[in-house]
Amino acid sequence: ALLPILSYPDPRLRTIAKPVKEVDDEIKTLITDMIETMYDAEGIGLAASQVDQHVQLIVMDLSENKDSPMVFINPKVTPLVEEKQPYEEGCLSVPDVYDKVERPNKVRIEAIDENGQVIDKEVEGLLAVCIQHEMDHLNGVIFVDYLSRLKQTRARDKVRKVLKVREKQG
Ligand SMILES: O=C(O)C[C@@H](Cc1ccccc1)C(=O)SCC(=O)c1ccccc1
Ligand SMILES: [Zn+2]
Repeated sequence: ALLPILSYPDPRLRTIAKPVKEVDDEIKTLITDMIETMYDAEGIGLAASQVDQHVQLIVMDLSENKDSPMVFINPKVTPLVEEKQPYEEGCLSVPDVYDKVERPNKVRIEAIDENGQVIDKEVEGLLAVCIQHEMDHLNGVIFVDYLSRLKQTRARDKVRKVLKVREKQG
């Protein structure tokens, strides 16, 4: 089922996500719904916080054909390089706002997948940028927090406008 995505500056986006204790049917349904919601919203990632479910769960799909979703449960991300690189980020909770954020572009991801299998890999580039962006969501951080006050104000105004247009479209 499609899930409503919270929009900035909704305070619920600031909630700290709790670890997943058991990958039960409820979590498996949430994973399916988040993947569907991510594709519908044309994103490459989605954190459970964004659909108001405050558990440590991230889905991502960077593939061309949108047919290879990745699931990260209770993820831990460790930078592998000191140097930070700027990357143009967007966010499904801050529609139509794109801006550069500096992050390490090589990280180690430790997590479990939907089958309880251990994931432990080193990634770089957009995958590294996206997983850090999603991890921020689980910690109540939104990419606009890294931008200037002025850009944060503009982002709030932009989101308000986009939501009005969407309401009219029904
Ligand atoms: O809000 C989210 O977490 C999804 C977000 C993930 C993300 C994209 C790009 C950089 C960092 C994190 C999106 O999918 S935004 C929309 C999008 O598909 C996109 C935006 C900019 C660059 C590449 C993709
Ligand atoms: Zn986001």
